[in-house]
Amino acid sequence: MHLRIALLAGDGIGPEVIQEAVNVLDAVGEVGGHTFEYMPLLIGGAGIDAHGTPLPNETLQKTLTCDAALLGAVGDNKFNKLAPSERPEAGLLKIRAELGGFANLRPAIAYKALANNSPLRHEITEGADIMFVRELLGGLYFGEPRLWDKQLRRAHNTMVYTQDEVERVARIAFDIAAKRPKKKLTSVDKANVLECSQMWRFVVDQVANEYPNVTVEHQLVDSMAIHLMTRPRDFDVILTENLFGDILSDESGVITGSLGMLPSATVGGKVNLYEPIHGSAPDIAGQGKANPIGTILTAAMMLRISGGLETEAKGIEDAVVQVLEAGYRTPDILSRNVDGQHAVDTQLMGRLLVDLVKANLAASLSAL
Ligand SMILES: NC(=O)c1ccc[n+]([C@@H]2O[C@H](COP(=O)([O-])OP(=O)(O)OC[C@H]3O[C@@H](n4cnc5c(N)ncnc54)[C@H](O)[C@@H]3O)[C@@H](O)[C@H]2O)c1
Ligand SMILES: CC(C)[C@H](C(=O)O)[C@@H](O)C(=O)O
Ligand SMILES: [Mg+2]
Repeated sequence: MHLRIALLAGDGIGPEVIQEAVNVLDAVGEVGGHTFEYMPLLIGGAGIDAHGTPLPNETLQKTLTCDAALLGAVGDNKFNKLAPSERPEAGLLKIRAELGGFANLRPAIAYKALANNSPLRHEITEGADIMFVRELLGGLYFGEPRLWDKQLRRAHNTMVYTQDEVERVARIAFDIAAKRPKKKLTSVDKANVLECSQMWRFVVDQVANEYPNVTVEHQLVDSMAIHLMTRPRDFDVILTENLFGDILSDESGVITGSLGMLPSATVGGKVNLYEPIHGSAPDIAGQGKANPIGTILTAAMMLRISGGLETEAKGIEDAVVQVLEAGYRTPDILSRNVDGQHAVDTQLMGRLLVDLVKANLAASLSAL
């Protein structure tokens, strides 16, 4: 297998975690006989610094020629005074829109080895395994008009969805739910207040008729925020509009033990976009403290979805379980007063995973 990958490292911890994912991919290539061709491209603050724009044209054009895009993170406090349309984050929103992927898949798994890291009790999180399907190209993020009218001392953002936009993402969520053991879909909205949400619920119910084996429930987003923390094991696939999914998926970092553990894949467009869900973490950038696991699990999703490399993806996911069970911890997942833990930095976590991935793949290849 040969994959051409646009490498959008971005800002802050982005380059640090992307490097570790590349090292893991190279290990997969070496053992499995695959070639991964990387195209490093500027985005976010790095794009503004070099070319005055968060999405340089070259980045977009070259990414469109690739089989997949792997992104670290964008965002830099030094641009905080800029308007949203000029900030590093605008580059990410623009590339998402141009690549066209509308379904952002965000799995959140409670790893047994991290049970002590979650502020939630073990019996609450044990076995939690959720797949968020977040609509990524609609809602408040892209609706017009959007402006801050300083003279009128008024600002607008607009939540807009078409029925087709809801239907296509709902169908992806139902397809995923139909293949999972629990076969349950929870659709999240604010139908008690918003027309967009009333329509969302109506469309989800229509699509549900095509999936009689999937159990469907609707939850309002405000109470969903607490259900997620008090009974995460009751959920399977969670379907949300853009902003609700942004917020609830970060909240699920409490279930997994850290935001740094969470991967994502965006599908349905011209080129799939793979990115951990966390940001550029300016508070820890450049200090070797970033947890690269979310990005490494993101690379696994890329191998599975864009490369069809299931064994290789599983080899990476197993390696993550093994490294955690052996007690290795970046600072975000290090528990105080727990025996058998070894503090590691970003690079050492990456190297440990490279070795485990190589061993896992060699074993699965020799078993064939
Ligand atoms: N996909 C993206 O590029 C993306 C996503 C979210 C936020 N952002 C941007 O990132 C910047 C910072 O935003 P924020 O602070 O709200 O969110 P953040 O996700 O960057 O950080 C939140 C907290 O989680 C920690 N954290 C995040 N990722 C981690 C990792 N891999 N390992 C260890 N700890 C980690 C950070 O240190 C911080 O304390 C902003 O400019 C924001 O717009 C970008
Ligand atoms: C940086 C920002 C545009 C982005 C989003 O809100 O989608 C981020 O928070 C995410 O979760 O990927
Ligand atoms: Mg977010």
